[in-house]
Amino acid sequence: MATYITTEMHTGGEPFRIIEKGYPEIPGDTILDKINYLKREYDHPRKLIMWEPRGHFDMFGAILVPPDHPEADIGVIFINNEGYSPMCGHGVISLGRYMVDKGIVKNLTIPETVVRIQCPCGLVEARVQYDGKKSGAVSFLSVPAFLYAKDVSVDVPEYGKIVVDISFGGGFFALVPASQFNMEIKSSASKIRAAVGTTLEQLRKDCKVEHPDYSDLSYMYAAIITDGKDEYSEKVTANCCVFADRMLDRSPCGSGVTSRIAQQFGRGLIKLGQTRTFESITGATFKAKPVKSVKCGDYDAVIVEVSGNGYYTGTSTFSLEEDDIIGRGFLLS
Ligand SMILES: O=C(O)[C@H]1NCC[C@@H]1O
Repeated sequence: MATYITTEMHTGGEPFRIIEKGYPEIPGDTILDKINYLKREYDHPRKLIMWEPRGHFDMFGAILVPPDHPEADIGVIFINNEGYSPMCGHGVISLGRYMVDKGIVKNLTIPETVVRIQCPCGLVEARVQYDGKKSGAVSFLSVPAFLYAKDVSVDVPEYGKIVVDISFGGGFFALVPASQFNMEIKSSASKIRAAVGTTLEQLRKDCKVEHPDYSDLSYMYAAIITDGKDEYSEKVTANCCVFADRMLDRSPCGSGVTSRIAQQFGRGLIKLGQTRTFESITGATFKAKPVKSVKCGDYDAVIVEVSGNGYYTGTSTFSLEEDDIIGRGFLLS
């Protein structure tokens, strides 16, 4: 009988299930190699842990692995309802706290402790507030993020012509104002899921994206519907991300707000050091700002600092009996 032990957290309402025990050692020299191995040979625990009856359609999780980057404290593989995510900002925010609280980071410093997390998209440095007893808010520095393509037109079944920008924030995101669908950003989750999910699926068919350094990241991961407030302002701007197989992010989406900042920076709408507040469908907020201009291949890119709060919700021990076929995992969308 397989047993999996997890710590359960959430960031802005988005679940983050950290799998501590149950996975065997995963072969592969790099995190991306390990993901390719899991996809090919060992995908069944993901369904068992993410899908019903232990999870649900929108469950999100992480497998902790030894890093191959010399500076990293931990490596992480993000898992979702259809596979493996290239980046997860909400996860890094929760995982930063977890790394401090579990004493996995040896060098605990006050008032903040640095945690280096090797994500599939690259090394991410997180800073965790820590007063000697308790961890708190977390900020992280993204991998190089860049505006990839402007004003890309796509014919979306039932919605017609939709124009998006495509931006890389750890994965490739399409960014689209809600007005393109004649919708309000405060629409119901099901309306957003349908409109943004259909757009994302069409983009995956029509639009090939290429990361300059990593072919494994060269696919459309997600789409974000926004309130269209792309120009810098101190006021809150709202967005909602749909990713993987139409999963709807409850948080403002860490890699999503990274890609929004990269879009705004690429369009000259925000300057280095200017902080914006991003709000999600649950009313949770992340802050984000562009902090440094860099290059990614030939692209003018930017490092983005994102901050937010993650919280513990519990722990779980999951098991599977040998004759339980349904218990291996199923989804109702
Ligand atoms: O915060 C993030 O970056 C993640 N949340 C779910 C989808 C993204 O991977």
